[in-house]
Amino acid sequence: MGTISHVITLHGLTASSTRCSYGYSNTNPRFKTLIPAKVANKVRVFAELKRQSSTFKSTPAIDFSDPDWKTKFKEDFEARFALPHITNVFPDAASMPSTFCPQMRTPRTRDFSGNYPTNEEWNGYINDNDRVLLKTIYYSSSTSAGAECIDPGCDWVEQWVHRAGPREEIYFKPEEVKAAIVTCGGLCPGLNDVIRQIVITLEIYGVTKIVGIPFGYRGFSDKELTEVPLSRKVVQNIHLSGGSLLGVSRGGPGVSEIVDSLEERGINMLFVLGGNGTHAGANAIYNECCKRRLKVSVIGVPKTIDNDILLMDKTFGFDTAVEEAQRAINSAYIEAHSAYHGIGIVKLMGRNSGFIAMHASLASGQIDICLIPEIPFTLHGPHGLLSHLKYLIETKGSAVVCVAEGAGQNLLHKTNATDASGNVLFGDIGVYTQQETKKYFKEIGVHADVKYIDPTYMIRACRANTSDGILCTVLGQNAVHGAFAGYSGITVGTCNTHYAYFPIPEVISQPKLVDPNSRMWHRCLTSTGQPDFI
Ligand SMILES: Nc1ncnc2c1ncn2[C@@H]1O[C@H](COP(=O)(O)OP(=O)(O)OP(=O)(O)O)[C@@H](O)[C@H]1O
Ligand SMILES: O=P(O)(O)OC[C@H]1O[C@](O)(CO)[C@@H](O)[C@@H]1O
Ligand SMILES: [Mg+2]
Repeated sequence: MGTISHVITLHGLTASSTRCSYGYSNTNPRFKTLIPAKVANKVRVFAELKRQSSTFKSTPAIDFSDPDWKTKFKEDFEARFALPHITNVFPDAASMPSTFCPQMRTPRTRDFSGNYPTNEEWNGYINDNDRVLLKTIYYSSSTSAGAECIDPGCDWVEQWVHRAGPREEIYFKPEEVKAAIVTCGGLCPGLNDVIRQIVITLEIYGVTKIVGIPFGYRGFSDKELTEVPLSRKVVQNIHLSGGSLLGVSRGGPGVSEIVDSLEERGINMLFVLGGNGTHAGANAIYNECCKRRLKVSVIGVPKTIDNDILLMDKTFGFDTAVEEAQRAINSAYIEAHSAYHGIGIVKLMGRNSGFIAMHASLASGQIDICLIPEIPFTLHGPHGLLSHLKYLIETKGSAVVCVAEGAGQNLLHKTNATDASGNVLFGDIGVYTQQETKKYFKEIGVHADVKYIDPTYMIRACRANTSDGILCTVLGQNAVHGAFAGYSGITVGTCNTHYAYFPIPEVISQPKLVDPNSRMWHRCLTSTGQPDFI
């Protein structure tokens, strides 16, 4: 028995330590880490999930024997997180004083001659050199909970990202802007709030040509679908209902066709609301615009109730989803507790990441078993889920299970079917768990009353709650500020409660996953009291 020596994290992959009987984590052969066998298995699965989902190049190996490794790491980081700007393609692009004035509610006219503060005083703008610290904890040891160490000694290495917000100089004349908004992927609470805020902020800059592209990227190619003119008047109350004013879709035209359409329509600002697929598309659109030397700003706003976008505190819609899930969990709890030997099963969203299931379980305090994609489990056998359910029925008289849609996919028949965007279609783990539970209790001759609730689309289609409403407002505003500042191929998110811009590839290189060794997952386990089902 001993304690753990090293934790290696590159791009957030963490293997941390506990005491027990040890196995080896092989996530990084250079730093073999002693960790308990069960945990090692989870870490391996976690690492494999990350590896499989990685579509972009990760940081090259660091030579820690080089005395300058830290400087090199910082330089590499700075280069990776540098924001693409239209002056990269158009070095002579001229800037002008912003028409957005942080002290006024209307566009500042070019001949503004009031008592506007000078640069030396407060002026409410964000300086291009302002930064937000990406990692805020100083870990004194790699054995600290959640330690995200770059080197074996767990040295402090600052990692700064760019602060979002209005710049004093802008690169587009508002009267020459035609802005378009498109919402892609699945629905998510808050889409209308973001659309609304983008439109309002564009108008405050003085933009009059604003359109919505209907039904996601498909709206660029489908001749039956026409642009939706947008104005403050049109969007004033759209946040009061869920869904997207513009509609959403999966699949659709290729990048070249989308950029052809941008050219034909004269669009030079494109706001893209969607998840990792949509952002991959946005990045491809940005690259194609660079290739064709089009002065177009492409700005993403991450939309995913799954909360699976890297580097951000959370994405809009997530809070609402967790809150809305409480109603389903509470119903399952009431049903289970009111029935003789009642078992309630609730399936929540989460294709790759179990954040909704974990947070909803924690928040409710009513869940006995939480199953997420990141943690493998077995149904049958002495350590399986079913035998624990039997134990719960015998000891508590009832049980409630919360299962994320992507959990336990290894237990289901694979079809290789995909949706229109190429996402693998999952088997229904909720229905499977329900069926297996019924079968099991029948086989062992114990009465069980199993109730299954799938609130997926009820959760996704609802209106954003208050905290998401505020988040959407700030994200929408910052998206517009980023476009006027001349950035392109970027997205906006919260980082340690501050708002930041990120180059798109950095946030979609892989889905953000629940770390099986995190304090949060451990909190969830202490709340449910569930054992490891392996
Ligand atoms: N790698 C890619 N390159 C270009 N376009 C893509 C890529 N992946 C997906 N897209 C396009 O992005 C759009 C949305 O993708 P997808 O259906 O995967 O949803 P998403 O943005 O990931 O959101 P959700 O979180 O709801 O799944 C689709 O129109 C799809 O064609
Ligand atoms: O049924 P649809 O619209 O394809 O969307 C389902 C997917 O959307 C998500 O909620 C992400 O938006 C996933 O968790 C889920 O797999
Ligand atoms: Mg996706």
